[in-house]
Amino acid sequence: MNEKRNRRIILASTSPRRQELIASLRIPFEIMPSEADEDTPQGWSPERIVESLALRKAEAVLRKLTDDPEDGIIVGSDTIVVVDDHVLGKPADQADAARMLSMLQGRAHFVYTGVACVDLRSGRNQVSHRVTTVKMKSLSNDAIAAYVKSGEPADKAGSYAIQGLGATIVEGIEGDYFNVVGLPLSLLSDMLSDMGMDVLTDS
Ligand SMILES: Cc1cn([C@H]2C[C@H](O)[C@@H](COP(=O)(O)OP(=O)(O)OP(=O)(O)O)O2)c(=O)[nH]c1=O
Repeated sequence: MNEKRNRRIILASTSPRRQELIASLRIPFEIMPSEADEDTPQGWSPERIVESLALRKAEAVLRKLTDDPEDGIIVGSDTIVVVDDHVLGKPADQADAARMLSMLQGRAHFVYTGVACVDLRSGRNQVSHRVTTVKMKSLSNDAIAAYVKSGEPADKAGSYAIQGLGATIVEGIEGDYFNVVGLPLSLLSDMLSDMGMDVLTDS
């Protein structure tokens, strides 16, 4: 029997979106929150931020699993929104969400998601990222206030969810949709394949 078939994915994430997305790969997976600190120094580039945080999340889980006898690949991920030189994470509160949406409305911005895969046995890792351009519609202050009131912006980078009501305020995207939702499945499947787990043939 092919040894690869016994490997599992351990998703280092509390994000329900990432959990749903990884389920579509039809490979056995477990969830293990990383509780990694998400602070980064001022001046880091967007790609450095998302790749470092993705790896930090995966390695935090690796440290918890040092005695786990099973094989597997730990997947960590991090998403930020970038407009001009501003890096937008998750909003602190509703006023912060409204502030972010005012910056994003009527123009294009970039969504960066970093992905890290760490082999549970060897600790070998791979880190990469994708960028998707999102054009948001022009929004009145009333529309922004109504969207914030829906509650959806909380816990979303940039204060919107393209997979939800936020779909109505997005004009279009260029690049991978799943990258915006928080896990670029096309990139992830290539990275898993490089680490010896082929999504199509091993599922
Ligand atoms: C832009 C955008 C972001 N998001 C979400 C994806 C991520 O969950 C979140 C960005 O926050 P992250 O800090 O990347 O992730 P998280 O704290 O939610 O989860 P964890 O670190 O445990 O993996 O924003 C959407 O769901 N839809 C969108 O359209």
